[in-house]
Parts: sequence; structure tokens; C-alpha cells
Amino acid sequence: MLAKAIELQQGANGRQEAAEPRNREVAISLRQCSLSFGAVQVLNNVSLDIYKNEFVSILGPSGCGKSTLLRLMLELLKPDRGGEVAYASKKPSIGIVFQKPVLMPWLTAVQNVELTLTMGPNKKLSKQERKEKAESALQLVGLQDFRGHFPHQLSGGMQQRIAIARALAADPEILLMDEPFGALDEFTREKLNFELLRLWENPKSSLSSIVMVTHSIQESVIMSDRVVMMSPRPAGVDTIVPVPLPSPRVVGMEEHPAFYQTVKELRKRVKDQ
Ligand SMILES: Nc1ncnc2c1ncn2[C@@H]1O[C@H](COP(=O)(O)OP(=O)(O)OP(=O)(O)O)[C@@H](O)[C@H]1O
Repeated sequence: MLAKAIELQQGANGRQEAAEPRNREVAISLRQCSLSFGAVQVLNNVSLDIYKNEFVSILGPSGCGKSTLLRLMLELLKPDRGGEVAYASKKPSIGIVFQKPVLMPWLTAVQNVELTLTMGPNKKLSKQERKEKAESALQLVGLQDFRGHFPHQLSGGMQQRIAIARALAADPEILLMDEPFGALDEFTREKLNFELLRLWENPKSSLSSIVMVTHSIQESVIMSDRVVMMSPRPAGVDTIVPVPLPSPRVVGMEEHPAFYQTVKELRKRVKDQ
């Protein structure tokens, strides 16, 4: 297995990345999580560890419970009795990005980012501190020159960048993304894929783990250290596939034999479900 051959890779951020994260520190741990909405069971006995400093993608059939799984990780939902969601120590700060950016149309780009800093642990910030944090988050996603634009004056890709800036402004350790690029055209999607990876690799970033729900097998492979394939509802973890591509991930890596091999393996799992 290629994954075995690449035991340790030096990431662009200087972090040592194990291809198989067996000895790494867990960021979020789900243990035997089942969840039902009324009579409908959505999740069935899901046990999954998300490690620090890793990028995990979640794939699975439509409606199987991928978003529900993210909501469990966020503690917006509680698992049924017997299940447990645990964090490394105290609950880490978690940012979230949805498929649609959900921006306030009457607020400018920078005001949309500032808004998120009026809540949670950041609500103690002064107005000036909030503004500075929002400005630097916009800079991270390359939109500092559009700080005064309203959402309708920005393209879909730019609006999604603002949503990412908004999630990053609060310096989260964990970023949960629910099909963040699903509504974008292919060019913008690929561009944002790599922009996100560069942000994550930036040593100044607080970001440690990213969990991304996607419907694209290719996107999951190019972005992730591991791909979690869910089974049909009631969903469990069908299989976890490590991605033995070197870091940093760059444009053109789709030509790498390990890319083909991993895509093929995941396609086979989809076919067998
Ligand atoms: N609050 C809720 N109340 C009742 N049922 C719900 C609720 N949230 C989700 N569901 C149901 O749970 C199931 C899983 O939904 P979820 O959105 O997690 O799936 P998904 O895998 O993310 O779907 P998709 O890939 O289509 O986005 C669906 O049948 C959905 O209708």
C-alpha cells in the first residue's frame, strides 16, 4: 500500500504529518453515536475520531446524515442514549461554513464578518478590535479591497470567501464545512479548494482540523488526509480511506497515481453500497 510507504510527510506548514494518524492527538471523538428524528433513524452507531492537524472529508449518499453528523460535532444535536461526543480538552472553538454563504444583504463584506464577532467568546472585544479582526480575516481570503461591497455586488465565489473569512475571524481550531463549494462553478471551486488548503497550512493560522462534507470524490481526495465514506441511512461509517498523496497538495496532483488509485477505491465502495 502506498499509504504504508509514505510514513511521514513534511507538510508545507512544517508540521510532521503521519499518513496513518494512529498515534496522533484526537480533536473530536464520536463514540457509538446513533440519532433519530422521531421514528426516522438517521445515524447508526457512528464511531469516528478526528485528529489534530488533519483534513477529513465525509462522503456518502444524499440524505444519509452527513450534515447531521456535523451538527453532532458542533453539539447542536445530542446523540441518542449511549452515544458520546468528546473533545481533546475543553470544547475547542469551532467555525462552520455552509453550502450557501448566508450573508446579510444590508451589511458590507467587513460588517458581515464583524457580525460573527459580536457573539460567543468574542463578544467582549471592543469595536476597534472587532474591526481589526474582521479586516485581517478579509485579507486572508484576498478580499480586503472589497470590504465596503455589499453581497449583491460580489460573485458567488467571493461571497463564499466572505463566509470562510467569517468562520476564520474567530480563530477557530476546528473548521466544519458542509458542501462549501457545491454551488460554485468548476473553476471557482478548484481555486477555492487550493486557497483553503493554503490558509490551513499557514503557520499563523489557528486552524488545526478541517472536516468537510462533499459530494465530489475527486475533491475529497485532492483535499484530504482521510476520506470517511458513510453508508446509506441509517448511516454508519462504511469505510475510512487514507489518501497517500504528498503534501502540500497542488494543482496537477490529479495526475499522481495515488490520486487515481484512491478515487478508484472510493468509486468501488460507492458501487458496492
Ligand atoms: N431537524 C430535523 N428534523 C427531522 N428530520 C431531519 C432533521 N434534520 C435532518 N433530518 C433528516 O435526516 C436525514 C439526514 O439529513 P442530512 O441533512 O443530515 O443528510 P445529508 O447526508 O447531509 O444530505 P445531503 O447529502 O442531501 O445534503 C434526512 O432524511 C433529513 O430529512
